[in-house]
Amino acid sequence: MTAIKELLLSHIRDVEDYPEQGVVFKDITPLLADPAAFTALTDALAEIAQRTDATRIVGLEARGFILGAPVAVRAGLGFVPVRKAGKLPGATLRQAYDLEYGSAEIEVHAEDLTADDRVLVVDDVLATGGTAEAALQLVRRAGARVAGVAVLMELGFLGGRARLAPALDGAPLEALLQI
Ligand SMILES: O=P(O)(O)OC[C@H]1O[C@H](OP(=O)(O)OP(=O)(O)O)[C@H](O)[C@@H]1O
Ligand SMILES: Nc1ncnc2[nH]cnc12
Repeated sequence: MTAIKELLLSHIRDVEDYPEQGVVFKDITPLLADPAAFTALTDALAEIAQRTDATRIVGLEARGFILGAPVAVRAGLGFVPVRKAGKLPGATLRQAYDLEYGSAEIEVHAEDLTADDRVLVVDDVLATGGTAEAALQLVRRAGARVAGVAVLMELGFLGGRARLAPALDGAPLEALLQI
């Protein structure tokens, strides 16, 4: 394992049976609290944004905001928030999706993404892939192109990569850590 992967992995805490029995929650708050690890993560995700020729970073509420916003600044790109339904004041596109624990709806301001945009979706965890899939559907419904999806970690045993493949349509899914 590379030094950066070891640095990132060593700052992720496993919390068993949260938020419900049987789920091992991957807590990134120790990583966020460590400047060297958070900077290394931001740099690694910004490098993916540059390599995929992204023109915008879409961050997924809430943890995707924490990671995506500094990535956008570091890469010199605009940041677009995809929020849980009911939080954005303007005209939105809305998409329903299922989670490892529950279901939800997300929204984006329709005017924030255009046909000129190539979007990199940034989040902390790819689990079942439902959230990222819904985000890619929003990006495409807004008329923008997909540069890819970049996550800190992929929980491989939940099959998110396969679920996401049709929505990616050949665009890359980049996970810094495979769990
Ligand atoms: O691949 P999936 O099965 O869709 O799961 C991954 C999503 O779940 C978590 O977000 P959550 O909805 O728990 O929201 P939070 O960031 O507000 O904690 C995580 O941050 C991802 O967005
Ligand atoms: N096991 C998990 N840990 C952290 N975030 C998640 N989102 C979905 N599943 C998760």
